[in-house]
Amino acid sequence: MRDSYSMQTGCLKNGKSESFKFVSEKRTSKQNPPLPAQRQPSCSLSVKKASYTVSEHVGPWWNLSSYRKKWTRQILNEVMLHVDSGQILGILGNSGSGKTTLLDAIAGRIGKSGTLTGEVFVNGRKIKQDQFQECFSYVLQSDNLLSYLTVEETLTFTAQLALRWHSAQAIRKKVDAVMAELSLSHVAHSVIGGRIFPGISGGERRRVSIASQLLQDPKVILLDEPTTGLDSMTRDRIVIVTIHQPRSELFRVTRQQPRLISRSVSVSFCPQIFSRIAIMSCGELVFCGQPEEMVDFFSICGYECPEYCNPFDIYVDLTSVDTRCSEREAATYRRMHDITSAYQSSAIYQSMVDRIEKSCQHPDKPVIPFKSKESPNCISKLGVLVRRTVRNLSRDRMGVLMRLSQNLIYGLFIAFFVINLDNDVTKGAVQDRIGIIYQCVGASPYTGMLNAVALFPALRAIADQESKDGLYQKWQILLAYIIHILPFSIVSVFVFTSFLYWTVGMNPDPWRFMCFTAVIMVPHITGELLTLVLLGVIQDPNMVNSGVALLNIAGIMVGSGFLRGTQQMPLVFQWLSYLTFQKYGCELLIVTEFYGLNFTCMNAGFPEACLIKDGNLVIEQGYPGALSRYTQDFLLLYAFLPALILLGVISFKIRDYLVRR
Ligand SMILES: Nc1ncnc2c1ncn2[C@@H]1O[C@H](COP(=O)(O)OP(=O)(O)OP(=O)(O)O)[C@@H](O)[C@H]1O
Repeated sequence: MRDSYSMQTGCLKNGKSESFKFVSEKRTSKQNPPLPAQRQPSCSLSVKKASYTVSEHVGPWWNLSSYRKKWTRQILNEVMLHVDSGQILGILGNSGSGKTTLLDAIAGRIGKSGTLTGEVFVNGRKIKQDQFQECFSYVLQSDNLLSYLTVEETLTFTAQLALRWHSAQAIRKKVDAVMAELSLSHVAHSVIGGRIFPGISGGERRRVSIASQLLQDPKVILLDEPTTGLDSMTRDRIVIVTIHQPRSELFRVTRQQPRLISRSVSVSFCPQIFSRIAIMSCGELVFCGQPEEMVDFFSICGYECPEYCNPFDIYVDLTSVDTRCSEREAATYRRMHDITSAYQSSAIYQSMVDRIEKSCQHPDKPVIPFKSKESPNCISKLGVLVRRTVRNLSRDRMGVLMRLSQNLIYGLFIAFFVINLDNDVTKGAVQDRIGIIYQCVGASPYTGMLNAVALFPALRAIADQESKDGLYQKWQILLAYIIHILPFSIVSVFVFTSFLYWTVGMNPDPWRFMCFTAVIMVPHITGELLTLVLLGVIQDPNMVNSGVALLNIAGIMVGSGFLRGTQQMPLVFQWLSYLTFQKYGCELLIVTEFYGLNFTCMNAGFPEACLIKDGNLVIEQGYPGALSRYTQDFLLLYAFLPALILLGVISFKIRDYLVRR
């Protein structure tokens, strides 16, 4: 017989049971029959002396003397852990105690801003840097899911990215099974939802994130604050969970599946939910052991859990440091330190250290169990990513409408200003045409930029996570995004030029219209590609917005030749102009519109204006030699597209080093 603890629910007046008391009970063989011969756990995870420190500037950047000084902050302090498969470890602690950082350290996803020491072992074998993502599944605190996909579609696309050898039927079966396991079948055809339109509930979203990980059959799964879905974790896994709010929520889960130990209405101390509890405070592991051991340990330390209290609240509060005033801070820090010292001198700690040593020195378990590693090849993955992105966008009516119409709306503005082009030089024949070309080349990159800033960051967040899960590489989602925007960009620019070109009465040659459209296509797509390149290395979309706008302004100033003739610019700007797409775009449009155009001059009051007799003169004076460079300019203009795609790939490769989580 062995002591165990159950918690009796204390009924409040309104009939709700909200408080708990411990009842020490004898577990008899009749109440709880012995388990059949205990199976050896198939997998074990050990964390050995994990420490993480960061350096922080003492003062703000504008105070140079204090800014230069740095102090070191210990976020994790020599954390030791051991968990076997079949166990769920719940990590409790107040906000900022280091729970998420510990999960990051275990998952090998900790930021490079600090120094991490210590080792992680699976089955007694040290995990190498490139093995983390193959071994662990990590469900982050925030859910990164595509808003317009249904639950079933989300999981099916994930399964297609992860599993190659499975047929469509097998994937469907697997997705159905995972949805059933996580009680998602009833919302299979509901969309995920987002900030501006409703979808499934927050708990269901969390379960979709968990389900996406379970599709890969991980042996070790780390969950940062799951609200639901824990009870469905299967036995043969190691599950580590952080609980930020260990309040009655946790017990509600338990109450649904009570394990009655006595005849009183009781809720067991949930071994079926958490077989291990770890309590963290200020980066220290204050306690780690079985729930029953926790009660004994704190009692021995002199902290009995009062009746009708949530024990997790009590123990977390006991071990937290209260920073509201210096006296309280010193007293609570001392108490936390005393409890930690007591834990590190206890038999519970010693037995865990022994288990870590034993498993690392004599690894008796099979090799490191990796996740299902049946990834499809690069092209198939790209196909899945394109299909997923298109499916998501196709349900976003506003997104599609915005993409297709924003250029046209802009065209309406221009047409409103220049309703009818005249051939009389004194009535703006040259100036209006140059104005239209300036607007078309100068403004179309902005519409591309707006699209990328509005639509891509959500995809980028998903790529950051899924690439860490080993599903694909970040640059592949970039390519998928580019492939899926191309038809929209082509249609949108075609609609814009068809309207503008014929409404204002530009050169009525259909071949020239096609050239005009083909030229405008490049600044529009370039604006979007340039934004994507910067989004790879700059996290903040607002900064990217400003960056692209400034680059575009600089490009039009240096390259267009409209503000200052290229020949009159200093040599350095002349050279720089070759790096701008605006140079080639403007030259091409000037030739397309002005070549062979004859002007009239009805107003004799402007004799100088009447010297410009035809368009060829405009070309020769402003862009000497542009006529002979027509094909070359086209090739150079279109070369910006593959060059920017390549830059984008490089930028997203760099992102791998910048983003760790
Ligand atoms: N790279 C870093 N640089 C500076 N401080 C950091 C860094 N990473 C974590 N911290 C700090 O370490 C502490 C622990 O953070 P962590 O996110 O692990 O806490 P937590 O216990 O998960 O908190 P919560 O429950 O609020 O999510 C926090 O005070 C956080 O600001």
